[in-house]
Parts: sequence; structure tokens; C-alpha cells
Amino acid sequence: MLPMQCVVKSSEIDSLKSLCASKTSKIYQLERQIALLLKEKVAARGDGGEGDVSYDSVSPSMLMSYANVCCGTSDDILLSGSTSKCYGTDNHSEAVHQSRDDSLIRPFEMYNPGVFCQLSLDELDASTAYSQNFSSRSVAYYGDIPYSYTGGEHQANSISANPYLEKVVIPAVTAIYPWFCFNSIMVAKYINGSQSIPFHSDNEPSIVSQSSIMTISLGTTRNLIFQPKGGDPYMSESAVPLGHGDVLFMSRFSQDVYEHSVPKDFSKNTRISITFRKLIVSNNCRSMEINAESCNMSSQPSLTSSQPPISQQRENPGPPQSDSKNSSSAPKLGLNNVTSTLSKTLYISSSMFSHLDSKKLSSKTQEALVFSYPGATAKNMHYRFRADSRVKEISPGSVDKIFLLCGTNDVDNIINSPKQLRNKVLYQSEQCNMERLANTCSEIEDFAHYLHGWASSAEIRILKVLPRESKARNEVINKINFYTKGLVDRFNWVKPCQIVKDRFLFANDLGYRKSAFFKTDGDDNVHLNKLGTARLANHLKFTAHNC
Ligand SMILES: O=C(O)CCC(=O)C(=O)O
Ligand SMILES: [Fe+2]
Repeated sequence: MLPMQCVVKSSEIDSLKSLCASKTSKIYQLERQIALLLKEKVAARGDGGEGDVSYDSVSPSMLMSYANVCCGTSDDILLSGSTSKCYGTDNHSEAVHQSRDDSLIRPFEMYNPGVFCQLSLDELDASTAYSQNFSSRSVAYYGDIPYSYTGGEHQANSISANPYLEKVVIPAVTAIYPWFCFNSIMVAKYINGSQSIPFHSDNEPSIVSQSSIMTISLGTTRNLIFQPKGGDPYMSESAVPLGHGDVLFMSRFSQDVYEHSVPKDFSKNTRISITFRKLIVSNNCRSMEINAESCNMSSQPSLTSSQPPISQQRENPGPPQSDSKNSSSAPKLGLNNVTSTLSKTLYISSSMFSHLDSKKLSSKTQEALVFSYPGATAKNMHYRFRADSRVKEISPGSVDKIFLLCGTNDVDNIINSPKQLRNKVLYQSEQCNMERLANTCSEIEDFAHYLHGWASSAEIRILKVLPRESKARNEVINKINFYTKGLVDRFNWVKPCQIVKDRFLFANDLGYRKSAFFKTDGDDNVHLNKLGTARLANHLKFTAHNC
């Protein structure tokens, strides 16, 4: 199936760029403007835009990936809808498992202009000892695993040899793309336009097959050119101008289809690129399941390194709490049901699941058990679940599906702004505390790891935190949801939760939440009303029985 596509002319992007130039948050504004433009174009296309981007329901910084910005033929930019079954960030893992249609693989996954514009080319340059001088460029490599490729080999080299990379660049990368996992960094310096890299692809088997390769570009703008391998007469080359601070993600598997190069040009000034890869750690280590911690080079606080996963701390699961709230929120099931031999589906959440009726969710083949821990943060939910006496009665082998909705009660803690502002629908955020966000995301991941260790044959589906009314909260929620969505790509036991239209369950196509499904008492009430609960229950039951 071909993705839905809209062509946005490069001149249109240019005028949006100048429109946004005066705004404080350029990226956000540009993405938003592009999304609006895309929406207009989709509207003009006349198919209702079913499944296309919904700008407020995704994190601003990730909008580009939803919009799948790519270069098309000539210098136009193609924006394609994310409903394609064949590729796209949403369906990345699906794409790998499906028989692949190479003509549908894009040369790169995501292009975020200017994200790292605060990094300094000069400081990086001063901090870098280039070990290899190809006549065409100078190169320095960092990583515990040596990196060999056609034409060269880089020895392992400690990241601590480059203080600017270690202290400035890596923390910035882990803060902005906390889900991105890498264990190898290449710094390449092109003194001016006379230096270049010829067409090649980064298709070494040592690169984890479902990983992304990320490049940050600093200094003068140079074109990165893509061409299909073997030359496709129907596709011309496409060029992405990489300017100072721009970021580009390519998937490893696009390397089998495309080649890229930075050709010579007339640039007078220097460009340095920093390329991050995820190399396979060892033959025994299944690449899909490499713990992010072991492939993260940074000792800085990050999602993956700030705390050891609780799955590795099983001896110390935290304060054993007997959960007094459990009894009131216990599923309306007797002991017999809990110990029955039917395969079990567990629904675990804070109060968001408190009105789910386990009987209605059950069927002849599946027994539903609802675990609702009102007010629980991700960490607290984890502890309460582990201390829950009902859990101890379950034979883990009988659990084959787990739905987890976690993080709702962490959102306010992640927002820096004062409490009274959080409820304001239009309060302009930029208020996300990245460290707390990172902690919450790793706590959700830890809980998922625990669940996987406990019921190892169960498929775990992590639901999106439901939308709110206030922008500040939605921005945080988008980031949490983006992170948990990424777990699907990283762990084969985490399954996508969404049926195709999931994005529109509780939000409209503009990303605003559908108020008909939420309680209206108080400002920005998080709780679903009856209608909303029924909608959630139907969705869960459908997914549990059909996906
Ligand atoms: O400098 C760049 O952006 C490209 C570098 C590259 O393609 C590589 O190192 O494989
Ligand atoms: Fe490359």
C-alpha cells in the first residue's frame, strides 16, 4: 500500500522557516507550521486525512517523524501520512517483520533542523584528537566496540578522551532524544567544500539491524545526497541540506536500499558531523534486547543510565507495601477466577482503569483481571503491583497479555511551572523537566521489564497516557507516549497497543481531546466519564481479542 503523500515545495518550507525565525522555539513553530500546511493539503486532497498527522497529539519535536518528512524528487519535500503499513516510524517494527518492499523504504527517517544549534563547532574541534586523516576528511572514533567497515577499521576508544562530546554533546542528545540508543560515535571534519565522503551505505552487519543512525551537523551547511542503490530510473537523487545544529536519523535497514554522500562543493568553511550508531555488543546478545543501559555511553543522567532497571534489582523491590487501596479497587472476581486455568489478560493502571469491569472484558477463552491503583505514579504502581496479594495467586505462565497504562500521575511532577498554571489550557509550556521526564520513562520501562521477567510469555502492551486539556500537560504526555511507543522497537515482547485509529480514540484529528469522554468537574479533569470508560473498554477488549 502506498503511503498517502503530500508534496510541500521547498519554497513553501523556506517561507515557513522565515515566518518562524522570529519565534523563540523555532523547531516547535516550524513543525507546527508544517503540520498545518500538511493539514491544509490533506484537506485539499479531499479524503478527509484519515490517519494523517495530528499535530497536537504528538510531541512537537517528534512531529517530523509522524509527518515523515523526506526528500522527494526535485527539491520538494514529501510529507507522508503515517498510516502506511509498510514503513514509517509508527510501523517501524512491523515493517521489518513484513516482507519488505524496497521501493517503499525512505532514505531517512527524520530530519530535525537546528535542534543542536547551541553546540559549538570550535569547542568540539578543540576537544577532538583526530586519529585518521583520510585525504577527504579527518575522523575520530569513540566507543567500546571497534567499528570496521569497508575501507577502514576504528579501534575502541574511550569517550572520556573527548570531554566536549562526553560532557556536552551526549547529555544534550540523551535529553532531547531520550529513547535513542547508541554505543558508537564518529566525528568527521570537512575543512571546506574540497573535502567530502563518497557514496556509501552504513550497512555493516555490526550495526544493530533495527537501529537508527543519527547525524548531528555543525558548522557550514553541506548537502547530504541520497540515491537508490543500483540507480532507479524513476527516482532522482535527493539532497538534504544539513545546517548548523541539524539532526538526521536514517534507519539501518534503509542502508540496504540507499547510498548517501556529502559531495564536494564550494563551501569555504568547516563542517563537523557527529554520527551515532548502535553496534551489536556480542554474538550472544540478541540485538533487539540489548539493554539500553549497556549501550548507552553516557554516565550523565539519562533515561537509560540514571537508575539500574528494577529488573536488575529484584532482590530489592522497594518498600514492601501491603496495598490497602487494593481491596477497594480489587477486580470483582473471586479467588476461583484468579486461579482459573484460562489464559489471563491483565489490565494494570492507576484510577484510569478503576471502572473497567473485568467480567465484561473476559471471554470464554480469556480471563480479564483489572489492577487499578488510584493515584499511583509509575514507580508506586510497580511497588503496589508487586506487593499485591492477588498477584501472588496468579500463575505467571497463564498470563499471555498485559495492558499497562502508566504515567498519568507523573505528569504534573514533570511540569516545572506553578500549579495554578498547569490547568490553563493555552499556557505555553516549554516547562518540561527533562530529568524528571527521564526518571518517569525509565520507571515505566522498569515496570515493563519486571512484568516481562515475571510473566515471560506475556505480550505487554503499553497504552498511551490519555490526553488532557492543558498544553503544558499534553506536551509532557506526548513525550512519555513517544518514549513508550519506542519500547516496541526495542523489545520484542512489547507489542504495539494501537489499533489503527487509536490516535483518534480520545483526541480529534487536531490533537485536542474529545471532551465528551471526560469528566467535567474541576479543571482539566483526567478521568473518563461513563462514555469514555466504555470506549476504553471496547478498545481494550478489541485489542485483547483481535491483535
Ligand atoms: O558527514 C556526514 O554527515 C556523513 C558521514 C557518513 O555518512 C558516515 O560517516 O558514514
Ligand atoms: Fe554514512
